[in-house]
Amino acid sequence: MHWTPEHAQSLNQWPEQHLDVSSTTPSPAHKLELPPGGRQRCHYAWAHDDISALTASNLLKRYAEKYSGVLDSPYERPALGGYGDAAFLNGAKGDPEPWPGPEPPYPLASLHEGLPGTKSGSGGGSGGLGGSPVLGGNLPEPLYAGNACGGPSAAPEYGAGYGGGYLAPGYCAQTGTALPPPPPAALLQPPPPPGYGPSGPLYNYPAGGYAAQPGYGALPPPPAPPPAPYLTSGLAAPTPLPAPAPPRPAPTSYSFQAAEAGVSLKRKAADEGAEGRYRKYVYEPAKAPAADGASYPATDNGECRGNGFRPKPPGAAEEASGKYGGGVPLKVLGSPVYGPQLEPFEKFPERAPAPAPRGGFAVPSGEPPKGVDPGALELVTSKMLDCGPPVQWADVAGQGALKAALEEELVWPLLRPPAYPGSPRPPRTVLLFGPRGAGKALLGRCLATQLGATLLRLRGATLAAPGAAEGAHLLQAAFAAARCRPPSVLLISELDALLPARDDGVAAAGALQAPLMACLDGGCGAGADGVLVVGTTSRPAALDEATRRRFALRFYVALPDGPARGQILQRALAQQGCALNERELAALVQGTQGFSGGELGQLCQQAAAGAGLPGLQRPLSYKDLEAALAKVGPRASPKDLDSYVEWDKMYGSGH
Ligand SMILES: Nc1ncnc2c1ncn2[C@@H]1O[C@H](COP(=O)(O)OP(=O)(O)OP(=O)(O)O)[C@@H](O)[C@H]1O
Ligand SMILES: [Mg+2]
Repeated sequence: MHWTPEHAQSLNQWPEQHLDVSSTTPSPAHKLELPPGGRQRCHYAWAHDDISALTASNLLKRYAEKYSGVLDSPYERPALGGYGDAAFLNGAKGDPEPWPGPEPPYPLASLHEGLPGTKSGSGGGSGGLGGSPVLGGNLPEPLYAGNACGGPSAAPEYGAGYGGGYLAPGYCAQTGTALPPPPPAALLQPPPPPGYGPSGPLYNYPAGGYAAQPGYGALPPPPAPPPAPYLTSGLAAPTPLPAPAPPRPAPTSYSFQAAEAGVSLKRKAADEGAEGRYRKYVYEPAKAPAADGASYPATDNGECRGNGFRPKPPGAAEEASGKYGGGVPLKVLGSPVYGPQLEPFEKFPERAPAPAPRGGFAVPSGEPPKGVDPGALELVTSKMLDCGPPVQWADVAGQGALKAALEEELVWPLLRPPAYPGSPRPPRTVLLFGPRGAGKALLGRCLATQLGATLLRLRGATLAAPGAAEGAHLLQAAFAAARCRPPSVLLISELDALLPARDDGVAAAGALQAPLMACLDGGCGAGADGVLVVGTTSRPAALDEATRRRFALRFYVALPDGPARGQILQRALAQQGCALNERELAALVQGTQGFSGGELGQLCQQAAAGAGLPGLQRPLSYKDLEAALAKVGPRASPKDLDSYVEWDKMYGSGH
């Protein structure tokens, strides 16, 4: 605000022309000027008949301050209504809302009534109560003590921004005595923190400056101004601005900044992947033996799923091959956000505290579940427990949108406790459908990894093979075993094999549908907390409505696209010691359109077999793969693919 004596002059005259400030009686002109109902509409305190000189002077100060700001403003002048006129209302300081009714909510009692020492020339004016930097000491007439203790308080009228910030709320003006001088500036401001001098620069830098921080290079000098051909010869080219000051070095005490910079760099790198919106699911190239459940190394000494990889040892570096794929290990970056404290496995409430003994389920009660055949339970425990290596999101090539949908709609809700009692339960059943070898089981295993869950794998055909009664026992035992070891994922492949509607001539195992329904309905695992049932099928049309409805989520697992095929091929070929050049790989990707992930694996195996591997002391070549292409082809026809898309449109959850 820029105050000039001219402003003071004009503003000092203004109220006298419109309001008799020295009198408690409004001038007739003032009364006449007010339109009928104007008081009610405006509700200004100064429109009241009884107005004290103090109030008038305070109003003068306030208006002077406000309107001087308006006058001085270089910007477009706002409407006066936009200012906080409510601050002038009687007892309604700072209320930005207009009064709701025609009458003010507080009676407009005369300020004189509560002022025992009115007009006593106390001098309690601007310096003490108002402290206006604008008018302090400039008022021509003596100021009155605006507020006596106990009277109708006018003190609230003084906003903190009105220079009274240092006054205690209970401050009373001392009548008849000069107000104490304002406190020293040191009291008005909190003491500066150690190391920050009051008049020094904002930050204390060491005299010698900081050593160069890695990653904080000096900005390049600004480019020279372009030649100014548009200027006439008489005009001088504009003077270039001075070079910006060199960037401040990061204070060493904020050491996490470097880590955060690293994280953001890493995130950026991940975001620059090729998977569009879901770029964080970058495919991780080969890091482990074949991820197929059937080809787990027999010498896998790791703990079983749900035990081995859930509790990461403290201090262990985060896997660089996590779902964000590759990059610097998170532990190295020291990111507080992605630290191990956010390990999702800790959030699963149903998790048993003690790890299960390897190779078997730990039944919390120490007893086998009632009503379950102990033999079947033993069989399930020994045969169906999957102890393969964990599968991260990055291990699944492509399928970015599907992976994101699974994570958002399944993994996160399961890992997070319900927000409030009675909130809807997260889904406990999911159906993955799509062509054979598209990666449905792989995704099921990945879900188990993400949930830190024990994985039980059942095959519909295996369940149905020994007969209905035996199959029902196995099914119930599998659900019971899953319940006993929460969190657990029950992966039932070839779900359609359990259902009666078979159109391929195979004898229907319809008798297993009823036990399956019972288990899915909650009598077994689906209703129990800590159990997720993942059903997969390549024949979704075989599912009747009752079965379909029991899967809360239904996702289409499509064939891998070109980039995903390239990744799967590279990974599979790397395991065979084969490295194609870029052109050969592109040609192979082109030639394998319509192949599923499983078929791509078969192609590589066929190439190796055709070349006489293993035993042959040469790596696989492109020619071997070309030869294998003549023998291995895609199984899913375009018609099949169309039917998946149609079924997905009708019954799928979409992603
Ligand atoms: N997107 C993928 N990324 C990496 N590997 C894949 C992918 N899709 C399939 N595979 C590989 O293909 C093989 C078959 O996958 P999977 O068993 O998951 O297919 P499926 O859809 O369950 O087939 P089925 O319908 O016959 O049960 C596995 O070795 C798997 O690792
Ligand atoms: Mg499968």
